[in-house]
Amino acid sequence: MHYVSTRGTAPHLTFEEAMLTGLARDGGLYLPSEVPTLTPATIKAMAGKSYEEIAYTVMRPYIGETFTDAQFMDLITAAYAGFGHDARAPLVQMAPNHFLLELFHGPTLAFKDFAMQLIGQMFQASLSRSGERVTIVGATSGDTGSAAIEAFRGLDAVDVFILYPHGRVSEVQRRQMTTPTESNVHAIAVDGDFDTCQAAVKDMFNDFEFRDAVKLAGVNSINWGRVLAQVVYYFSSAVSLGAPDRPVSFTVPTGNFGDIFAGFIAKKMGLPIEKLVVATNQNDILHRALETGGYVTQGVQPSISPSMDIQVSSNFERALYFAYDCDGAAVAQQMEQLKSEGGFKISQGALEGLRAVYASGRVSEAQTSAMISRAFGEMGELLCPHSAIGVEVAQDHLGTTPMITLATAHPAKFPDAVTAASGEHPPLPARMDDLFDRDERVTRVANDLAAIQKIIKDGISA
Ligand SMILES: Cc1ncc(COP(=O)(O)O)c(C=O)c1O
Ligand SMILES: N[C@@H](CCOP(=O)(O)O)C(=O)O
Repeated sequence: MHYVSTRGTAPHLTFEEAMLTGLARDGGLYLPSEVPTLTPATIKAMAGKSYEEIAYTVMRPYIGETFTDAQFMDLITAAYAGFGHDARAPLVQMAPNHFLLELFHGPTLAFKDFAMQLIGQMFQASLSRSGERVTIVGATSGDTGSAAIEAFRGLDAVDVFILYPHGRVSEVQRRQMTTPTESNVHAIAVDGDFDTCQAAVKDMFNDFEFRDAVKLAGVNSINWGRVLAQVVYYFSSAVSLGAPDRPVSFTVPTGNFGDIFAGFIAKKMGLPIEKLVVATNQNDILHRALETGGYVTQGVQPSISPSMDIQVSSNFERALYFAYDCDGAAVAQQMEQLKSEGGFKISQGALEGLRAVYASGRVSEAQTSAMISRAFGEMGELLCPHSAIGVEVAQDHLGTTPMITLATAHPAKFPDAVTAASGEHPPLPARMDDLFDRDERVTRVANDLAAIQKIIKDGISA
């Protein structure tokens, strides 16, 4: 297996190269040249296995020669050892046919830990073998940044710079990024929104002189390794509800489309998924695109679910690649139009392909708060605002097929919104008790690419 760009013209890479590369040199995102399938018997045999064993079965076909079987299993074991729940991703029943997949038991309390902890292990193993150093630059609306800083802090071969929108992440998220003391991790507050930060990261990848000079790597979901690790919990949860004999559906709070795209890969691998439901907040470009066929940016509106305050949704490009039958030129043309005109029209054929897989819904701020309140009042389940959006949208798609809604973050990451809606203050785990007492270290910068690049060049360890 090799890895190809969604825009069709970048060099083909191995898994290790794709993992360390981030964005393809033609501006596209890497994908495996083919998606391996697992037989129903292999999927059935996952029942009763540990999360780590399922992770190995799901991901091994993608890794190639990068790690031996034993090395890869060791990396997986180390990645999930620090999770606060034996099941790693436990399922909680909310209603007869509706389940919540709790993805917030990792070290930074969001689903990002599932991939980032493993990527941290894989980067470390790969770089210590080659003796190389890389500079990771990431954009975050709050959770990717804290997960990346946690996974890479203190590692010798990596410097990490995380761009976040100043004033637009929760205080817990900000402190998770600004309080680690290790000198190889750096939080940068940019005057702008998440799209501004993500565009700056992509511009840095497309500036080949800078990219090669700093040995740029990415750990946003542009990195295939991120998506791959997220495929695992679709399998673990579906199997625990009877897959492959019983199909399931998923509702996924969505922003950059990485998490739900991992569900699409699980489906392509043979997991019987009936529907993948995209749940958005008021930044609803994905819902509008699926409803109308027009993918049109409108500017980011701040919300009480700040991690999903995204308009230019990176991984939608990967979904389009499959919807256009792996035609990189067609994807490149649409992405060019997005850049020059702020939007594009999805062809009728591609739109029908997307609608066969994905449904969608949008949730207002008032509905989000009401769902937090209702879930707490009726079920005793304290939801973060992102998870509440998932649960709200899922209500419109419940039927005879079991629905699994992804709970993507712990409510304690968003205490203001959760307390205002439910009257209940969600406490942080004891290990984070002193988060609000620690000193913060952050560099504030204008939305100016050259200024950001200078901060990065000056901050790289000697
Ligand atoms: C808590 C939370 N929920 C949902 C999302 C959306 O996930 P994705 O960007 O993979 O669509 C994010 C950020 O990405 C998040 O941090
Ligand atoms: N919501 C994310 C945004 C970045 O998404 P990614 O999955 O591409 O890293 C965040 O919390 O940072």
